[in-house]
Amino acid sequence: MEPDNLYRLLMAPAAATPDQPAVVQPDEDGVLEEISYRALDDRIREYATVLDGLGLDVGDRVVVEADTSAAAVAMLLACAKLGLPFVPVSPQTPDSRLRTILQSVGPALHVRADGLADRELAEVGGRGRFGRDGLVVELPPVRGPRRRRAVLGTDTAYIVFTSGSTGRPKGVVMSHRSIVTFLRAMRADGLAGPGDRVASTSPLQFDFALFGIGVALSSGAALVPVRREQLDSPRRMVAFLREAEVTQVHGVPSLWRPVLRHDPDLLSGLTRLRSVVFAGEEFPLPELRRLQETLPAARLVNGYGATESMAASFTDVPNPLPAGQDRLSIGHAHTGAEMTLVDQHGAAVTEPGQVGEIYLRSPALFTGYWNDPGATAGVLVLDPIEPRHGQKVLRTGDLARLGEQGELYFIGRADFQVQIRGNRVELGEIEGTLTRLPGVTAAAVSLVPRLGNHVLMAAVVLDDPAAGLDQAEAIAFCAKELPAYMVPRSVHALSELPLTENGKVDRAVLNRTLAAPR
Ligand SMILES: Nc1ncnc2c1ncn2[C@@H]1O[C@H](COS(=O)(=O)NC(=O)C[C@H](N)c2ccccc2)[C@@H](O)[C@H]1O
Repeated sequence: MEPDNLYRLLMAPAAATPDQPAVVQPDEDGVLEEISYRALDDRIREYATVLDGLGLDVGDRVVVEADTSAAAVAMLLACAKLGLPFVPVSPQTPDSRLRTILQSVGPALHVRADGLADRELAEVGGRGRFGRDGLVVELPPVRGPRRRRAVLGTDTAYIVFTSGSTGRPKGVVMSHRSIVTFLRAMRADGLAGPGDRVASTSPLQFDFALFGIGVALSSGAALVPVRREQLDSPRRMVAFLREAEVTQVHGVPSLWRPVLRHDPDLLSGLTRLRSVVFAGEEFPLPELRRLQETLPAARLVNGYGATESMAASFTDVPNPLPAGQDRLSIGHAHTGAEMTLVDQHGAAVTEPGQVGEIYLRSPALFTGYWNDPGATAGVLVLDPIEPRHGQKVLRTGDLARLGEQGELYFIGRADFQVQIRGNRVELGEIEGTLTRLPGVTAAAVSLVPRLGNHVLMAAVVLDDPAAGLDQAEAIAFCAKELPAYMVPRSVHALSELPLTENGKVDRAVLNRTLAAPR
């Protein structure tokens, strides 16, 4: 019985169905090509041979700078095959952040996909480029002693850096055993299967992209990487998804905003689209309803979870979404894991309607934060309900409400809980109210420092930008729906919400935008 290894799991279909497409992507002339499992495995072995010749040791890191593509997937899996943890970063990563990651993780090698513009970086370790014609090592890594030969299931498969709410990037260390266990659970839950064509739209340094690669290839499906430039025009995005005959699309909620606002009817052309998996933050309900209306036959799946366990639950959105429902269920944990709610006294929440912090028990948890045992201790904790076993569980920092059947309803980040005049305020609840205002398609609320105090300020995105927003009416609407201390001081219409590189609402930029004198 061979140890768990991400390469072996994802290339298993190469033995069974070698001629099936593993990756579908445009070639140099923009013509869609299908790279078979066999061809992908050949590419992996070709890269692995070059890597193996460098005398690296199990556990030596390789920073892989690329967008998702067949070559990038081959590079990640070549590293996995040799027990070299890959650190995926996207080409859009600013030099300063890449420098921080390089200094923190001290890679033996930094490889970049062919065609990327040069960067002004003082090199840390070796350097190389990879693409269709192989892996070229431009600067060999310094050879260290090879102390370990076996690649074990507990060894690190990858390290993903998340900005984290504190801003300092933390490296989430994921072992082969954890990611393989997680992907086997996805296969058991039937998220994708052979014949599926899974479109992945997130940048490679966001584990949502690794999720798409893992789910597609471990299921014998085809991965369809969607490049950024295809995403900013609704027409181009839909045309690409249609031409590639995509059956499942993975993306953050903001992926759908442009096409839902400007050209929703285009979506009816996606006749092969069977499912949409969204993750990363709450999907504003007016937009989710419109997505449901335009894709009536598609299964919409709410993927919830953190990089520290890759994900925790996948819950079908009820179709149609009941009119009165104002929070989305994040259901129950995926096969083999369990989410429990714990109140501030450390006791289990068992009463439906009560709120607690989500703790995740799972065999697929991360090993810890790279070189940061302190931060790790705050998140991988003894099970508060029964600490005597010594089992570590993931303290998610997310609050949820318990439903009648034990399903959970996401409320928000515990650190997004703000205290206003002694009252606990859920920014998400105010956002949910604002999205119920006719004409509003999305909303984000910030607590902005103002003259030595803090005031609630809101930004909304309108269905029709030309319609303009009646601020007094918006505030009056909130005053009708919310307790006084939760009513925003001001509501501003923005043409769009500022987004992070991973496509989530960028709260830091939003704060600055709202705090700027009008
Ligand atoms: N469906 C949600 N509703 C509402 N808040 C959410 C949701 N999914 C995350 N989040 C939030 O985002 C946090 C995790 O952020 S993260 O570490 O960058 N990871 C992700 O966003 C994606 C996650 N690793 C993933 C990857 C692949 C499939 C599913 C989920 C969670 O703790 C939640 O606060």
